[in-house]
Amino acid sequence: MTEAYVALEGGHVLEGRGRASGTARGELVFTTAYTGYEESLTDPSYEEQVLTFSYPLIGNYGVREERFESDRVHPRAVLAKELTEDVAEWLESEDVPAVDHIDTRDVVTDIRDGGAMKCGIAVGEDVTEEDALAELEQCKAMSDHTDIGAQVSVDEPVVHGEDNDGETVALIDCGAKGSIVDSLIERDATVHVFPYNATVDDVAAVEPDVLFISNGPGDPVNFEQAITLVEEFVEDTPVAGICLGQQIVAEALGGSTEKMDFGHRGVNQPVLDLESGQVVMTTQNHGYTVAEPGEHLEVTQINVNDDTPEGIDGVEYDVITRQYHPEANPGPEDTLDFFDDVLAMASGRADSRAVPADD
Ligand SMILES: NC(=O)CC[C@H](N)C(=O)O
Repeated sequence: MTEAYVALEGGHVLEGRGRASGTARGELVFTTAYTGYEESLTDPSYEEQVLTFSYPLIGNYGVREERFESDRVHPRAVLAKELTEDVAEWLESEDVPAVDHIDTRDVVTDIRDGGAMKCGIAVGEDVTEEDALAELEQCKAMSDHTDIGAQVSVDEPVVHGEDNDGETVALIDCGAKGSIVDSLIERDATVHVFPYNATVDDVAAVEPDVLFISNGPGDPVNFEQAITLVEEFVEDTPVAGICLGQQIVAEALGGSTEKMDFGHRGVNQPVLDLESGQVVMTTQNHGYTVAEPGEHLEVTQINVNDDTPEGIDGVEYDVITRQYHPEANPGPEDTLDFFDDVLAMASGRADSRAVPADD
């Protein structure tokens, strides 16, 4: 008989139904997304986390590789109310433990009350509560994964869209979602994807029109080399960033970041553009936020629910960043024009102010 245990920080142990076996540990977070489980599970930003789906049925439209954001599943383990056979088999084949028949309402309430927390998971024929507790015991805080970039980044530079005629983008891969690269190539850009620890010389060699810092897992302060790149390039080269990228840009330019209690993860996070007064719906996955933008950056968009910075613009430099995921996989697609704005900034065709288009 397959046993399945989830040990939460503080020692409380939940029992569920084992759907994919193994042991794991990570930071327990939840997403409210009701669609896009293929995209979430392959999003490198979930590295070292255990993902709880608050939507009760996950897997009802199958598993299709064309929806994947990277070449593997990144959460260390998955919790849900009900996982379909398709998803359970996929997770088993990826060696990612999965537990369902969990009361995810309780788990989400615990995370909302206590913040993202450590957890340990044990699923298998002969596992016990103690195995889950032993995993919990070894679980590190997210900020203690100091070289997490190495787990998710390319090892060597890769070029996409080599024959395109548009702007040259240097994308620093801190755990980039594939659809960010796709969104740029579709707009005729040539994208040089660099490892998270690329040097100034590596990047300068391709003479980029824009330095673009990707999304990625963990604490932005641990991406020291990407922070250095922004500091070195910003005076002469436009800079863009998504999610972790926004946080790295803020750290580089005199701002600061902080950990949120339980973050924003879902596909219906409302964002207000302060200049136009327009609200857009966004896809999000983050647990840190920009606390202070600093004197070189200005907050241009905020989250309607909690006022946290969602869009940032350079005061004197060409900089635009987003905390949400404008590449919008799985959607909603209100924010795709961010990529047009970034490439216009890169080509000098526009000032850096990015306002969602009026419909
Ligand atoms: N999706 C991301 O880039 C996440 C950024 C960062 N790891 C956070 O949790 O806030």
